[in-house]
Amino acid sequence: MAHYPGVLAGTDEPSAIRPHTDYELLTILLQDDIPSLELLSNTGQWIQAKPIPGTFVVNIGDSMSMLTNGLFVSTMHRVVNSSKRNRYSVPFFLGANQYAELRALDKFVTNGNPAKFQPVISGDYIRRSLQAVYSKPNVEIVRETIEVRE
Ligand SMILES: O=C(O)CCC(=O)C(=O)O
Ligand SMILES: [Fe+2]
Repeated sequence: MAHYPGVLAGTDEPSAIRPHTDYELLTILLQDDIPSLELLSNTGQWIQAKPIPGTFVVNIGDSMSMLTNGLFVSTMHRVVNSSKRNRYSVPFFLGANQYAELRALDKFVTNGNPAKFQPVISGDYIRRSLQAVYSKPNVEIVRETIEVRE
């Protein structure tokens, strides 16, 4: 479960997660009633994923893009909780077996659409991506949130 405080401790800034795509195959996300999650459309607009009671948000992740050779595009998204209330969400990240190789399935690779991604071992991809996020210089992990801020 992720907690987005109404304001960050010691500031009056909203809690947030900067724009990113998820690394796994699919994310199934339960939101509470506070609108905060935004998705980037293919025309470059941020669109709010309005909480709808009794529903989940399903995001396509990078691993799914790799398997489908880019036919399914992983969703760029961000979170900004400007409500001043505590927000909670429950993301479930469905990933491939960590030892599985992620490579485009044959049916998605054609002469007109050659392979777009280098095959990679799923666990290596996830670990490398997480390391890239957490090891950047000048990155501060803000306490009480899951936001990583420059
Ligand atoms: O809390 C949310 O609405 C999204 C969380 C998210 O993007 C993530 O944990 O990767
Ligand atoms: Fe995410």
